[in-house]
Amino acid sequence: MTLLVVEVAQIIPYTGSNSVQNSAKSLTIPLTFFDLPWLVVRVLPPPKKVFFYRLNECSREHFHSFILPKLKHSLSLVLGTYLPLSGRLTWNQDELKPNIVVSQNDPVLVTIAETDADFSHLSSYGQRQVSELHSLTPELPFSNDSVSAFSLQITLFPNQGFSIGYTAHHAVLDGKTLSMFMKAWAQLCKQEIENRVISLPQSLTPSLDRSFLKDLTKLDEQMMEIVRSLINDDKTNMRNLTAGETGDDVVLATLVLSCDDVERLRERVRRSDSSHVHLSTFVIAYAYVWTCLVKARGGDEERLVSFCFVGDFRTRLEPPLPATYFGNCVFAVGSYKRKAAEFTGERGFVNAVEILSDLVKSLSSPGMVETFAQEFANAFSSVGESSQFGSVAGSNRFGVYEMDFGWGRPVKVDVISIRGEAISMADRRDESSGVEIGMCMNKTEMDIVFSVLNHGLQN
Ligand SMILES: CC(C)(COP(=O)(O)OP(=O)(O)OC[C@H]1O[C@@H](n2cnc3c(N)ncnc32)[C@H](O)[C@@H]1OP(=O)(O)O)[C@@H](O)C(=O)NCCC(=O)NCCSC(=O)CC(=O)O
Repeated sequence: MTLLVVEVAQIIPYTGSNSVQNSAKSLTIPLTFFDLPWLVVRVLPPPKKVFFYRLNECSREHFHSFILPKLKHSLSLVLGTYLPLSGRLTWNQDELKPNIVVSQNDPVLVTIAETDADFSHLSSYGQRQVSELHSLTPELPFSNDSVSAFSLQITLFPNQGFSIGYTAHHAVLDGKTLSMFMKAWAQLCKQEIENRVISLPQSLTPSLDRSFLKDLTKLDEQMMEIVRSLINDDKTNMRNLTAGETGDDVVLATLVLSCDDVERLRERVRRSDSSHVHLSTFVIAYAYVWTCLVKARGGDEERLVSFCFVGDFRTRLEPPLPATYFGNCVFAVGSYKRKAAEFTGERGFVNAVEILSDLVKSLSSPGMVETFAQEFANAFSSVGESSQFGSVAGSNRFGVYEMDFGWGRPVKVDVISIRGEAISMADRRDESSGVEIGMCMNKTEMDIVFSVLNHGLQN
């Protein structure tokens, strides 16, 4: 596969006449205790996602004269309401924690590229070289004391389609805000193409007001102390680090669990002695994949394994935050340092369902927020001691296949910043239930994992 960078465009947010952007002052947004854990990019790499749009008639001429200008113009408009995306995560020497700083006319960098790669192959569900997928996303520009919040890459596959890839700094925003942003951009672009009035609904207009989030117990300070120890007090560690090694043998593949698959797995739990369990698609799917990942690794049954996921707290806080709150409002809960044997035996899947069910329920318990610093420290201290560490990026509720810029819905969406037991989840493209699960590992491991996954579904 060859990839030619045609241009690196600087897209400046369009802010009209009444914005802080037009004053000489810059906009400074402090990070909250929800944002701070994501500064540890060594363990929590920046999210990278690729959206594939098929357009068989997409000539080079049409792409550059029509599609690209529409994408750029609507991007400038939408960035006007999502201003922090054009800013930089900045950590001044004399400050306890970094801020997001948006200066006047700060741009988002958009790499425009062209590739001769096979669109159908790269946008498929089968095994694809992750290094090829990575070439469809940009890096985050960084300096010693700051890193860009967000960057984009739009890649033309002549006469096949195009892809939109993003890289975001997770300390700036979570998956919910990223999904809202992509939906908002797509909506504005589609309105423009269809010559409709350009406006965003309330549900896609972010709330930048952080005064809703009260730090009642000095969580900021506690979190920062842990972060500092994890990054060895080196501020340059918050900048982008390219995600792990992406050698030619590392592949990404997508498992699809249909509504029927999920229902059959759910039935297995109902037939067990388990009661009062939270049998959502998320719990069933994660429990199933997790047990297969542990079985596929084999080895010593006494070895320690850990798994976690993040919950969205916008509706779980008291009082709740606006659903459109911009930033991070997610926190990870998990079950750490358990024996592999708990997940490999006859009851392994039901055990995993029970653990995940309890964890989901715990997210709504009063006083949960006060445990954050301790939970965060526990999770990180378990990483080194666990032979496998599961986590989930994305969600089966983000609606990633709704993002139609005016040329149809994406044919495929992949999270590519995952590796090993860090999997991704997305809703299905053509079914209202079920789930797509992304996995990335070396080919030999992937073959074994898929054979365990498929075998388990047939029983
Ligand atoms: C903790 C959770 C994962 C648990 O999910 P669950 O699905 O088990 O639980 P839940 O209470 O939300 O939903 C349970 C049931 O409620 C109903 N339900 C809930 N939400 C719904 C919705 N929006 N539409 C339709 N139905 C819905 C369904 O029937 C569902 O069951 P059923 O499913 O069977 O129909 C989730 O609540 C949550 O907080 N998700 C957010 C995760 C997140 O933000 N991830 C991104 C991290 S950032 C990141 O990773 C970066 C990136 O993305 O790029």
